[in-house]
Amino acid sequence: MTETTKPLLAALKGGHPDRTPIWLMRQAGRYLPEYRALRAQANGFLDLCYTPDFATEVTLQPLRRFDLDAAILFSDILVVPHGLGQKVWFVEGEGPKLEPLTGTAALDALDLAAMAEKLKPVYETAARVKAALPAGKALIGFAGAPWTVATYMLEGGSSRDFLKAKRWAYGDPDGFQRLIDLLVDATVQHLEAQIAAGAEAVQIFDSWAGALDEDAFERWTVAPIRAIASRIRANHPDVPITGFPNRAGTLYESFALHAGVDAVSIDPTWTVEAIARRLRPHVAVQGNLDPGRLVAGGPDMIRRVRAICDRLAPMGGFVFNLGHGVLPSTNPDHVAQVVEAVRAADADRV
Ligand SMILES: Cc1c2[nH]c(c1CCC(=O)O)Cc1[nH]c(c(CCC(=O)O)c1C)Cc1[nH]c(c(CCC(=O)O)c1C)Cc1[nH]c(c(C)c1CCC(=O)O)C2
Repeated sequence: MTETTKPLLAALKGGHPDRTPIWLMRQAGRYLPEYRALRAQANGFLDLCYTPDFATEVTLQPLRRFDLDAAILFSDILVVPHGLGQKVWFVEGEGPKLEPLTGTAALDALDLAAMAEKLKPVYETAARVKAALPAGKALIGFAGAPWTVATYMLEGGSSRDFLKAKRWAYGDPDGFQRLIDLLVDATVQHLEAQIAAGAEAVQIFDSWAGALDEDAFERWTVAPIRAIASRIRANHPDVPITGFPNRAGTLYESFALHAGVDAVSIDPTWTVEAIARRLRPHVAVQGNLDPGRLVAGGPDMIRRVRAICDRLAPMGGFVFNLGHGVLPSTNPDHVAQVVEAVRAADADRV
């Protein structure tokens, strides 16, 4: 099978592959017992990410169990601030912690060359995964979007109201722009290194895009992602670029029109009909199934899968996925049932 016929890559470029591609955000992770076993051997989550033996294995685990169309490099969006020199650590059960950046002076200490060096094991993992992938399966690279990564860098972890980030972004936009510009450069460098190592598509996660008002969304979500996408496209025109402006509501339409991406990943709050009419005309679409459906399972989970596939797959430019990551309490059997339901929807259409 040639590169261009991989179903994921065809669909992300708006085509009609012969089967509906499916992959799941956080398809590797704690819901898999084999992940938990490897995680216990590593010296913490970042060690897992930076040890190619571990990270390669964890990336491939979900593809051994399920008939998925892509592997997503096992890493994290926070390797970028970590690579740039910020202190980052993960506390079991609490999520990520960072020593918060304070003010513009702290920006001068962040170092792109150091990042290239520190993230070499991540790129080594991408190369190993690529070499091990079965025919027809694609490797997805990823990064966090500048706004989302900036929130972690400023808040020191997850946040409810993002007031440290907003005070700076809304109160001193030109100062905040310096951090965003630096993150645009870092993100381009990080994604291009993954592509050089073998990533065939990239996804940019703007998990906290939904916290911004329309002016801020244009400046801190759309504009930086457009800058990243145009720089990557200039060097790698065949690599599809997906953006995920999570929970951005009606601002998704502006994102689809102006962010310069090939595809958008869609949270669970969109109706299937609105995806078909308001987003799919502009970009390829992916996502929408509530990850809670995979926790609960049962006939209603399958009904939602069918509703999404039956409306969107015939349009082409469609990738089946969740509206956010697989949750740790998910029963792996439910993932297998979802894959089967996507295949059954294809079979019923022909
Ligand atoms: C915001 C964000 C982060 N990381 C990521 C995002 C954007 C997507 C989203 O909105 O969820 C992206 C991410 N994180 C991880 C991947 C790997 C690839 C995949 O399988 O999707 C990807 C693509 C592994 C991970 N990243 C993390 C884990 C769990 C680590 C563990 O084993 O304890 C995994 C598998 C840790 C992490 N990393 C982050 C948080 C908030 C957490 C804690 C939450 C949690 O514990 O589930 C930051």
